[in-house]
Amino acid sequence: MTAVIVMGVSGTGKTTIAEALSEELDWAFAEADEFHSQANIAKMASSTPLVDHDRWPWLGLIAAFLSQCETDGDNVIVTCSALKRAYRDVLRRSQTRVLFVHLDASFDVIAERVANRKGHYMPLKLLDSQFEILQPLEPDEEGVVIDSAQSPEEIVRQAAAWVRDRCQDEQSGVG
Ligand SMILES: Nc1ncnc2c1ncn2[C@@H]1O[C@H](COP(=O)(O)OP(=O)(O)O)[C@@H](O)[C@H]1O
Ligand SMILES: O=C(O)[C@H](O)[C@@H](O)[C@H](O)[C@H](O)COP(=O)(O)O
Repeated sequence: MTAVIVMGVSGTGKTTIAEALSEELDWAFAEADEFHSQANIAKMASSTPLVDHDRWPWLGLIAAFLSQCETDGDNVIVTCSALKRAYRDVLRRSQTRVLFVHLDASFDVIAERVANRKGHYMPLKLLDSQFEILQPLEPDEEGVVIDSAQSPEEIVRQAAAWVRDRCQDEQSGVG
């Protein structure tokens, strides 16, 4: 089975794209935000960035969820900021194959989205810290970077084509 983590800073479009991608591929869908403790959510809502020790238990829960998907025989699309290499390493320790789709755009594009987004706990003030700690995918990480300033339809098209390609590689033993 395969898990696709749709990653990137807050407001880059993870939820929007992951939901559409799960429909396009007919894969299960999950939001990593739902694995955050109340304490983490309260911290972010009060404009304090999370630090590593806030994130390790959260990432551990997501990795356990990914392993459960493998056991259940489910392919899954998961939204998760996964901002640092070490965070992605935790997710890769799960029992399933983990691919990353990084939705990337400039600070200005994303700030406008966050400012206009209604009913979400994540404040615009935290966007600086999200960009500061973001570590792009490294060459040995199985992932793709997609320009998230494009339309959702185009992003989903590119992401679905990439995922299908990777899954085909695996089936034919090439990947
Ligand atoms: N490709 C896009 N083009 C324009 N607006 C977008 C795009 N993707 C998402 N949005 C909008 O930007 C805001 C943040 O998107 P969201 O999916 O919640 O991001 P994230 O899950 O990464 O925080 C939402 O209001 C959403 O409707
Ligand atoms: O690691 C973190 O600091 C958080 O996970 C953060 O990156 C995440 O983005 C928020 O939970 C907001 O949720 P949205 O990404 O949906 O805005």
